[in-house]
Parts: sequence; structure tokens; C-alpha cells
Amino acid sequence: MHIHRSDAIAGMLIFYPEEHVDHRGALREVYRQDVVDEHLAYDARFVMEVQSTSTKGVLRGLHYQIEQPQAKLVRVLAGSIYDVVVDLRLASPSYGKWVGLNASADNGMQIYVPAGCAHGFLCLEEATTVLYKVSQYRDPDYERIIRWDDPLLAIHWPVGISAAVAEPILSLRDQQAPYLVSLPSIDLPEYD
Ligand SMILES: Cc1cn([C@H]2C[C@H](O)[C@@H](COP(=O)(O)OP(=O)(O)O[C@H]3O[C@@H](C)C(=O)[C@@H](O)[C@H]3O)O2)c(=O)[nH]c1=O
Repeated sequence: MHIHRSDAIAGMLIFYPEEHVDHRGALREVYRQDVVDEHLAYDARFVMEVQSTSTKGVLRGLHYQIEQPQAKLVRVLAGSIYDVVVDLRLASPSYGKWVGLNASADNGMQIYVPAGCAHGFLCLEEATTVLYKVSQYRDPDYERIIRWDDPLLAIHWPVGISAAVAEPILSLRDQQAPYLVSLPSIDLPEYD
């Protein structure tokens, strides 16, 4: 498994599992505890796996949890996504920075989202299925959302007339999410 440390966001990692191809098909080791133990922060003890399936054009995000921040290990089981990680951790050296990556079932990329970073993805194909492990259970009281198109963040989503997706499909909650500028600091996660 090849591991790349993000230059842009402190603690963010990208895993590229090796693919073994033969006449029957292909095989990858998709999870190794020893790799996790060696490379991830102490809080990356995964307690739950979540799987979502979406139609093309669905954008989920940008989501994070305060008080019980969730580290996430994200991969695509079917289709492809533009995956975005945003550092909203107060006092982080990379606060306000974002990283966008094309992850797909084909390329097998796995993205480690450090606890406290916001996460979202745009589905680029029909029936795109994403699976992620999380290090804390979900607590709706601590869930927070930032607008996917926040002008302060200026994320280059592949959205628009000549892009992969003309108009994203959002949940009502994501449509009504606040902009970063209006968020009190109590709603932002800590950096440790
Ligand atoms: C995230 C989640 C949702 N749910 C339920 C709540 C709701 O009824 C339904 C859909 O939830 P949501 O609209 O929050 O799902 P979704 O918009 O897909 O939320 C997810 O977005 C991506 C980007 C993330 O990074 C995740 O951590 C999570 O926030 O599923 C759970 O039961 N457990 C969970 O862990």
C-alpha cells in the first residue's frame, strides 16, 4: 500500500492500495490495521462503517462533527466522486485550506480525513457507492455543516455548464447550511 501525506492539510493522508491483476480479475488489500496503527493519529480507532449510494450529480457535504470529531477513511465501491476535505480546525496550520481528489472504484484511492476536518463529495456517476469508516459514532447534536459553495473556501467543484455536473443535487439541510463567515467559533472544531 502506497501512502501519500497531504502537503496542504495537516494530518490528511491518501492511500493507494496495490492492485493484483490476473486472468480471473483483480485483488486489493483494502484495509490493514498495521498501516492504520503506523500512520494515523491516535484517534483513528474506527467504530462504525457507513455506506451511501447516490445518483450522478448528488453532492453530500460539507459535514463535520464538533465535541466528538470523526476521523474518516473514505473509499468508493462503485462509480466515482470528487472528494473534498476542508480544514476547519481552529489553530490548525492549514486552517481554511481544502483538497479535492478524484476517487473511484477503479483507482481504489482511499482518503483519510483527519478528525475535525469537514468532508463532502460530488458523485460523478450513476449509482455511485461510497463507504467510509469513522472513529466516533454520529451524534446529531454535534453535526455541523458548511455551505459547499462557500466563497471564502472557493472550492473548485467540477460543477457548471461545461463541467462534469451542471447543477448539484443537495439535501435540504445542505442547501440551508450556513456560510463560514456567519459561524461562531464555538461551532468550529479544535485542532490537536
Ligand atoms: C451520516 C449518518 C446518517 N444517518 C442517517 C440520518 C439520515 O436519516 C440519513 C441521511 O443522513 P445525512 O443526510 O446526514 O447523510 P449524508 O449527507 O450522506 O452525510 C454524510 O455526508 C458525508 C459527506 C460525510 O462525510 C458523512 O460523515 C456524513 O455526514 O441517514 C445515520 O443513521 N448514521 C450516520 O452515520
